[in-house]
Amino acid sequence: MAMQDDESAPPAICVMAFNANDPSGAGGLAADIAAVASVGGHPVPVVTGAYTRDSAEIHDHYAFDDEAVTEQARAVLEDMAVQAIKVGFVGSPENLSAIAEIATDYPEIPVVAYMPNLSWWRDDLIDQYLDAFEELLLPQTSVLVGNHSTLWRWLLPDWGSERAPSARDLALAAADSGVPYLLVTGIPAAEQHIENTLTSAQTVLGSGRFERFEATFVGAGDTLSATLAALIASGNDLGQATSEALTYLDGCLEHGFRPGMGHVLPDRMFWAEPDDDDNDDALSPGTEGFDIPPHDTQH
Ligand SMILES: Nc1ncnc2c1ncn2[C@@H]1O[C@H](COP(=O)(O)OP(=O)(O)OP(=O)(O)O)[C@@H](O)[C@H]1O
Ligand SMILES: Cc1ncc(CO)c(N)n1
Repeated sequence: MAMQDDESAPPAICVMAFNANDPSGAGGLAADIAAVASVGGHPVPVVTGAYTRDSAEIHDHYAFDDEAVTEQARAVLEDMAVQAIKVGFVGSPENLSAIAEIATDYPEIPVVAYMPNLSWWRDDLIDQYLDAFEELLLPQTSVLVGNHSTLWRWLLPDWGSERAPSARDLALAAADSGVPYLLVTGIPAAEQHIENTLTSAQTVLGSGRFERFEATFVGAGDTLSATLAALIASGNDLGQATSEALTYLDGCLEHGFRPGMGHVLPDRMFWAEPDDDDNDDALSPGTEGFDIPPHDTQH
């Protein structure tokens, strides 16, 4: 069905992602773009910096100037109706402040904030980043997503009890900064299972239990939080969006692949792969023998 003119083209579900570029394609903006698009959204990527990393480890990160972040985001926000914002790792307190200011100017747009494990970073930079996140961005956050032990270290550093804090204990701490909902991932469960719990400070809204795969993945958290933002943007309620996002992530991990020498990446495009059976004419006859020349061919 061709579009007759600009006006007849349908609008889109626009999801803005603030994140760093990850050149390994494991996480960062590449993950956000593929995840948002996979569930039918239009990704609106705002680059906040760049990792230097591979599929095994993060070496370093360069943050963009907050002005560059603000100007990217504001240009698009003035043009398109953005239905949800995802905030990944944005690299500096200045960038967090810029994003919090933008979120304040668009109070009707839900914000999904993701806190990755930052232990690859310098301790003083971690502390400054976490403090700014808590003070500036949490008050603007609709759902905070993070791994159980990552959120524990951040939100309940002085937890004294023998037992680990529950997802609700973490939500109680986050509620002090104005966060209404938490999605706590990677909660160790019996018999090699992993639990993910969606909760407010008052009540646990839902829990999903998944078998633990043998592999160590990278990029799961970015994939999950971007998918969640997109599913919220398309009008699902939070419980429905969470359960669909977890099912999508599980499919991505089940089809995980290892492009390098490090960890396994989620296959965010697993749903688009053809069945083995109808693969026969993937290449039309006559294309054999047309090899791409190496780039150092002498002309
Ligand atoms: N080995 C695994 N087997 C099954 N599911 C997994 C595994 N690793 C991660 N997941 C899924 O991904 C979710 C998020 O992973 P995790 O809690 O490790 O987050 P993270 O440390 O923020 O993510 P990452 O560093 O991979 O981007 C888990 O709750 C679980 O549903
Ligand atoms: C989010 C986060 N990552 C890492 C650490 C420390 O390694 C911390 N305290 N918080």
